[in-house]
Amino acid sequence: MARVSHLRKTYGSTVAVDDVSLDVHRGEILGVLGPNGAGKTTTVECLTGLRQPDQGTVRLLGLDPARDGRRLRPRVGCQLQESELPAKLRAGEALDLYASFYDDPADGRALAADLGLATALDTPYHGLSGGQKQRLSIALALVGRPELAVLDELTTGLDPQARRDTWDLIEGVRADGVTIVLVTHFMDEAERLCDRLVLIDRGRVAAAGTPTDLVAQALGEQVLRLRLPDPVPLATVRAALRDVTEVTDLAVEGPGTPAGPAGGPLPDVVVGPSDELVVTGSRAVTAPALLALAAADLEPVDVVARRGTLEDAFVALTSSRETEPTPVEV
Ligand SMILES: Nc1ncnc2c1ncn2[C@@H]1O[C@H](COP(=O)(O)OP(=O)(O)OP(=O)(O)O)[C@@H](O)[C@H]1O
Repeated sequence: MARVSHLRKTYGSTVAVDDVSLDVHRGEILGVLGPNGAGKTTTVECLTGLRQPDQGTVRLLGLDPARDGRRLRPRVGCQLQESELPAKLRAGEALDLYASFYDDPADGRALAADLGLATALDTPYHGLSGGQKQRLSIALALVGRPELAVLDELTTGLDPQARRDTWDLIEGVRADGVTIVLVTHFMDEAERLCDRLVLIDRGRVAAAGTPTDLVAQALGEQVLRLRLPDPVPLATVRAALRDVTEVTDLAVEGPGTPAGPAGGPLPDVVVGPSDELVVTGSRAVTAPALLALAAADLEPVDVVARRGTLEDAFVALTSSRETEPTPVEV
């Protein structure tokens, strides 16, 4: 549906986008994530032809958005940050106006109702709340039945119920075959809606993949915490787990037992029922570790397996990195 290749865009001395390449596949919801100022909005503005790249190429539905804007306009819907409408234009009038630009528009009133805007249709733009303006901008992006919709900060400023309603609407739109590029700061939104994610950091693609892939790339480990109901020498636990190749570390945390040094030999202690065993390993560690313990007649209780969240991955992949990110082709 769209391809951005080695996009670069500067504003004076500010490098907004350094080197971004990404593909948008037909029918998917592609999430674009990244810290403030990472270059997300500039990337989607170049994608939709609102800005001209300094370098790189952009193809959208097989066309060049910088040159073929007129042909693309009926096929692409945009909800961009900080779009404004004339103050006196009523919400319903705006929807009718936008619908009139298209040959086969969606039912604007139904769209407004789905977005909880039915009672605001007679309200002039300046009288709409921030959340209503936001919902109107989503409706305007979708009223032309676009093949591809670019939604920048879809649910920023919406209350929790309105966010959920908007997510339902977007899932319905996707089910109708619309491809969506979604810029978002919300990890729950990205996990709920997006098939794939592109993480942009300092103008470059830092990582890409499904939400699960991104978590695995950033935090390739799982931590399993458990207790044993009866006192057992730690050596017995270690022997039980010795052949589980997925286990990378074993530690014990408890009131009377010091935690072992990561990766180093642990003191030979007895693990009591109030101690917690912390088994670290690859993402597939849980089942083999529990099976190995059971085979050694160790039946753990209070088992908690935790994988990292998308938010953990976001932080790991963006905020604390010292070196330049390596560009990733998507
Ligand atoms: N019109 C502009 N003029 C000058 N600098 C700009 C302009 N638009 C963006 N920038 C700068 O370019 C960089 C990238 O901005 P951009 O809005 O693309 O990032 P973003 O990832 O969308 O950020 P946010 O999450 O905060 O919306 C930032 O340093 C920003 O200050």
